[in-house]
Amino acid sequence: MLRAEGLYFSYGDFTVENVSLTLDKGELVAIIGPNGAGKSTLLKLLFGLLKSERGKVEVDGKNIAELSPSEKAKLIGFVPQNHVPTFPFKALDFVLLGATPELGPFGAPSKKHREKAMELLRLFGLEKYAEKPYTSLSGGQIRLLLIARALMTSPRYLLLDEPTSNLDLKNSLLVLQTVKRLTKEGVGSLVVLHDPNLAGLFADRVLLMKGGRIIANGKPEEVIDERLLSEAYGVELKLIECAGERVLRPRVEV
Ligand SMILES: Nc1ncnc2c1ncn2[C@@H]1O[C@H](COP(=O)(O)OP(=O)(O)OP(=O)(O)O)[C@@H](O)[C@H]1O
Repeated sequence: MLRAEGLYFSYGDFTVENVSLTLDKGELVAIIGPNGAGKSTLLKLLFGLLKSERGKVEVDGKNIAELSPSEKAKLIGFVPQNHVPTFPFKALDFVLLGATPELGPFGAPSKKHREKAMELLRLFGLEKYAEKPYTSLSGGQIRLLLIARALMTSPRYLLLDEPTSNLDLKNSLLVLQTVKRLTKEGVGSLVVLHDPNLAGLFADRVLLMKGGRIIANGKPEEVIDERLLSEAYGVELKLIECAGERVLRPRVEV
């Protein structure tokens, strides 16, 4: 289990305050909430990129602050919201970078690693770009590469910050179906999403953040609630029945 207790972090004019959560293996939890709610900050605290001033984060009973970078990377696949390209690696080599925690200081990727990286490229329909500089790929394709890179070590937990941003509808669904499949195989997945309908469709549990706090935490049908979300987002939303499913629609003049 990944467990956070009483996290606190302040940038000065914004504070994540008293945040506690659990993420079980085999559970897909979506974090939703308006821009600036603190979702990315929370993910960085959970991965130990930001240090919580209070409380602690434990992964399978180990304090995240005490894990070495490679121990942490083997346990948790983290995909940040933003990626700043540094070097024009070939797409295949970029995905292979995800195997670094398994290689040791002077190790080189094995044939098995290369096969796995190719398999991940194929999964996301990117095999034809394997030898191309990844920096020449589109924003959505780079997002898929980042997810593929995070899957190289077959981590036990996934922390994905807006994995569907830049992605078209088909690739958004491909990514979420892949995460769902991995979750069913036993991975614990925490995914920041902007679309409450996708959160409701895929997640076992939904956390709603606002103002640096978790203001709701429950089953999708409890959190994807028109009054709760209308208030949280400051727009009028309506839940409608559509082909036997509940879909959230904005009520706006167009
Ligand atoms: N490095 C930083 N320095 C100062 N303030 C920051 C920094 N990063 C984020 N913030 C502030 O913290 C608040 C929360 O930001 P965060 O990125 O965690 O929100 P978010 O919920 O992920 O937003 P979005 O949905 O827009 O990605 C924002 O007000 C933001 O301006």
